Amino acid sequence: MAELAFFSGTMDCGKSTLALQMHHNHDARGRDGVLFTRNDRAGAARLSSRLGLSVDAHEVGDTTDFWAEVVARRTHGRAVDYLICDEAQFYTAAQVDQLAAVVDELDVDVFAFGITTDFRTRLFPGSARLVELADRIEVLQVRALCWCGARATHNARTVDGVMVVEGEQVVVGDVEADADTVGYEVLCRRHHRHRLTSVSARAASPSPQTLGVLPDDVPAARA
Ligand SMILES: Nc1ncnc2c1ncn2[C@@H]1O[C@H](COP(=O)(O)OP(=O)(O)O)[C@@H](O)[C@H]1O
Ligand SMILES: Cc1cn([C@H]2C[C@H](O)[C@@H](COP(=O)(O)O)O2)c(=O)[nH]c1=O
Repeated sequence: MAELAFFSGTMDCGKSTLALQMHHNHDARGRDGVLFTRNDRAGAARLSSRLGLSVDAHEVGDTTDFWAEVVARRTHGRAVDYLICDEAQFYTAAQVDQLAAVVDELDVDVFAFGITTDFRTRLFPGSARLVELADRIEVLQVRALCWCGARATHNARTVDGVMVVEGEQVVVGDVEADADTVGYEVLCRRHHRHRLTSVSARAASPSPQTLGVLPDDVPAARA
């Protein structure tokens, strides 16, 4: 029986890498899949991983209809066994409904990958609908880490190096962006709530050498 699986987490936790690995493994066993993505950092119609692999994919737009995409391919004699759907947070709720219909009525596995919440800790529309509809939700095993060493659970946006909590929901960017542009950093919830990024934490807490204290005395991780 086909399934709708949602692999979710923060930015930079390995979702696109897993998407490419899953595609490789299914493809290697003779299954026929189609890759979709939306607003990948590498540009339109690309699915890229920070580990260096980047492949062609179909760019999802507001008018993309997943039901029609699968039916059209099958009408032309192509077997569609599974869909890889990266950056699924950017899909519309209606498109996630189409994905569920593709699973249930057309027996196609759908593997969706995306960040759950935005820089304000609010659910993206696509992720919200996936949480509502998915047969299973998987949190990736490789933990993204906050600067304090705790598991990173939230995404912070920085503008000119300063964390912001207002702005457009969608701004394509990376976790290693230049300080003078829009960038992102993954944080634990506590440090997201305190708006304490690695840069502001360093500024607030001078180095142990400066203070003449032992590393264990550094209170940054308890902030
Ligand atoms: N130079 C590197 N060496 C080893 N692993 C790396 C390197 N750069 C990135 N990674 C791994 O890649 C992960 C990010 O993968 P990616 O698929 O691009 O993430 P996501 O799609 O979730 O944003 C990082 O969490 C890290 O584990
Ligand atoms: C938190 C947040 C992120 N984005 C963008 C930034 C990136 O382009 C993608 C996430 O890609 P990744 O492969 O998971 O790193 O989403 C955004 O537009 N708005 C946000 O609030």
